[in-house]
Amino acid sequence: MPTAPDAAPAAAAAVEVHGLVKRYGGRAVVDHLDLTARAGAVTAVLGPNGAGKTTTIECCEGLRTPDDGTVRVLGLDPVADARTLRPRVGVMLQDGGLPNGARAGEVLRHVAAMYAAPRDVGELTERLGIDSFARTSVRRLSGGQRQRLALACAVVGRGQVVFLDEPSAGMDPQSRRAVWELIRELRADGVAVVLTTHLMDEAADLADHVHVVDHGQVIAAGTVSELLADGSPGTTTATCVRVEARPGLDVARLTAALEADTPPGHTPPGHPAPGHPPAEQARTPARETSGTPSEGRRWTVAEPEPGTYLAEGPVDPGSLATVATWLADAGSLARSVTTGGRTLEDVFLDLTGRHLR
Ligand SMILES: Nc1ncnc2c1ncn2[C@@H]1O[C@H](COP(=O)(O)OP(=O)(O)OP(=O)(O)O)[C@@H](O)[C@H]1O
Repeated sequence: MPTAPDAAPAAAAAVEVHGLVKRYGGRAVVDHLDLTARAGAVTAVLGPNGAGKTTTIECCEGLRTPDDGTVRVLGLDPVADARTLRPRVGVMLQDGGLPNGARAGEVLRHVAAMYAAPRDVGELTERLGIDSFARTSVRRLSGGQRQRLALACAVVGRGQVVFLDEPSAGMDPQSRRAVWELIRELRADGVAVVLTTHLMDEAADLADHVHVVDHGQVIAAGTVSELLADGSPGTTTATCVRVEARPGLDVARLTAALEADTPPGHTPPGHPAPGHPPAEQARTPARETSGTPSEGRRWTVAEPEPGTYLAEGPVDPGSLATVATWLADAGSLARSVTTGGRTLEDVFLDLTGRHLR
């Protein structure tokens, strides 16, 4: 994508939100929220339903007026400078916002015609598979087809900033891959991509920077590897054993067995030393565990959901044998026992809780 002469430099903040407040009926659904998104990066905004993600994004898009705080997109005010920003910003709304009566192909060509130097519509329709339904009216499109069309409309104008509200929601795996490829390409072209998603694997794969929002506030922010606590991107060191088995097994007993089998001072490479959890891990709210590193223990074991057990500690082959013995003693045949690091979903659930909203 050609870079416009007035494009933001690669490291500049393309979107800056400070102290954003948005109230409905006296209730602050966005409550002093700060967010930054840079050019040439994918910024993911994660959060439970109703956390305030869409409201925040829509304030950045100039569709809602903040009650307090400042929002700047490419240094401009999205409401006061809406006309200047329109050709420089791409928007994919959560509900599509497409005209129902028009055919898909016509909608995309119409949107493309509003920009000075649009992308090649033919190339875009082919890569997002829009060809096959280009003559279908928007009202007859499936959910995933509508999403693909909305995404095409958001990127066709070569905006310097692109806001994508749940871009791959309802898409089949093939479409999702195509969307991810397109988003990576936008980043490589220097676009600031801001997206919301409920798909943790999507965020983990795509995002350079993540903001976790809850109750209208950012409760954690950082790169994915920072949020994953071990702070070392690409590490292959296992720090967690995950077991799927019968609910209600004795986690205290497993903790004791793992502690007994782990020699004092045993710290596999890449794993935090006992009593010294990484900074991000220290920030994570306490979970229901049977031991914490601060008590001098090396293992924390929890059953965060019935039948799912997470044992975090210095995993080695002996730890797996201990877990297998624990299961055998309980007479439980596990559906799965896996090792690895914590996932972004683990971190998200730790931060936002496991109850429904
Ligand atoms: N126009 C409105 N009038 C009143 N309340 C609103 C309005 N728009 C949003 N809200 C409320 O604001 C809160 C935040 O909504 P928002 O759509 O920003 O959440 P979200 O994080 O995007 O959720 P989801 O993941 O479900 O899309 C919700 O409680 C919602 O009901």
